[in-house]
Amino acid sequence: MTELIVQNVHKYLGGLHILKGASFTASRGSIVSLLGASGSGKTTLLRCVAGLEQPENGVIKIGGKAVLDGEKRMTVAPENRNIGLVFQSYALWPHRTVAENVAYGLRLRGVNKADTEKRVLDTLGNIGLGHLAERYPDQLSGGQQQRVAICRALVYQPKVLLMDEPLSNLDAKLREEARYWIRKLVLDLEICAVLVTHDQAEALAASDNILLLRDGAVAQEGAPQEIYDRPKSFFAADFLGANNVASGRISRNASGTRIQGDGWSLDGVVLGEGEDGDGKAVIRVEQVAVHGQPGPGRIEMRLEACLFLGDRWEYRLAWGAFRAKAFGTRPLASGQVWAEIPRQSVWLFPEAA
Ligand SMILES: Nc1ncnc2c1ncn2[C@@H]1O[C@H](COP(=O)(O)OP(=O)(O)OP(=O)(O)O)[C@@H](O)[C@H]1O
Repeated sequence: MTELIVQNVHKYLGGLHILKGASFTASRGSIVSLLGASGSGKTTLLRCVAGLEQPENGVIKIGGKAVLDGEKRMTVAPENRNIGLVFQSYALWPHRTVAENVAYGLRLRGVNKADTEKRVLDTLGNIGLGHLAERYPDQLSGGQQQRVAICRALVYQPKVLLMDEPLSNLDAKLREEARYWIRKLVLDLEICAVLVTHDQAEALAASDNILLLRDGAVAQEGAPQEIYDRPKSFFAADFLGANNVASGRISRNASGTRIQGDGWSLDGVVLGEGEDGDGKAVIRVEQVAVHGQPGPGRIEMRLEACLFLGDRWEYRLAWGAFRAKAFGTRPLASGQVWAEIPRQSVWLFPEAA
């Protein structure tokens, strides 16, 4: 069931057109990530959904009810939108216990003591924090504090949980764990969540749908695998994944399409729009396989360096002016090697005419 509908939202700030017609929907039991570089408008879009910013244009509906209608100049206050908000800074009250922190908003809303206690304990239990209810924030780890912040948002039983970079204060290991449990929580509780992140790994791992924002507009929307495997533009291809990017001349003939640079050429598939001529190739690093011997479809390249990354080796390859990275499981001596780069993995983007 669709809980959140955002249609054609425009927002101006300081005289600048910050959001340029953003639209998306989110269903119960799913996570939508707003992904993009710094300044792309992720937080502004989330704040518009929360009611903390008033868009000049657009429609936002939560649980089937309009909370914003730009044309009718209708807007519903944040506290009446049925949302839970989690910010990057957990903003816990230091002198209140975990239970008191979670209960605070319910008290403000006049929920009686018995109901508050039950809801707080249920929510803490759901999130695995029941045993920490009487602790103070400074007696908790960063990961636990972040869970309390999420608990505080969930205690209102919101239809939509809005999270702005909720994992960015955690170290890398905790972040990976948090991605997993936030996803599990949203699925278990069957709520709808919107996650702002600039971290592509987080968006790919945690979400059902990704909205890739660029300069206040949606560059591409889709399931993580779809957006990763079938980018529609050079921007989307380059933003996600670890990539080899090369500039050259794209030409089409009867047998297919090819990109050519100084001393190198590769067959590929055109994903972008435009004419033959100057363009770019994007090749995901994991699509390049390096061998010690020649073979069908292999290209002779020069291995310039081999770096140990712990769980794998990184090879630095050269072919004329073409430079590429590849990964492998063993060290290789510098010199002649043979690379396999499947044609369907060489994505070609002609420069827009
Ligand atoms: N109050 C404001 N007045 C003017 N411009 C603003 C205001 N708030 C944000 N902006 C601008 O709007 C653009 C989008 O900001 P926003 O915070 O939504 O981006 P973001 O994608 O969330 O970035 P980050 O990842 O750095 O938080 C930026 O260029 C920012 O400078």
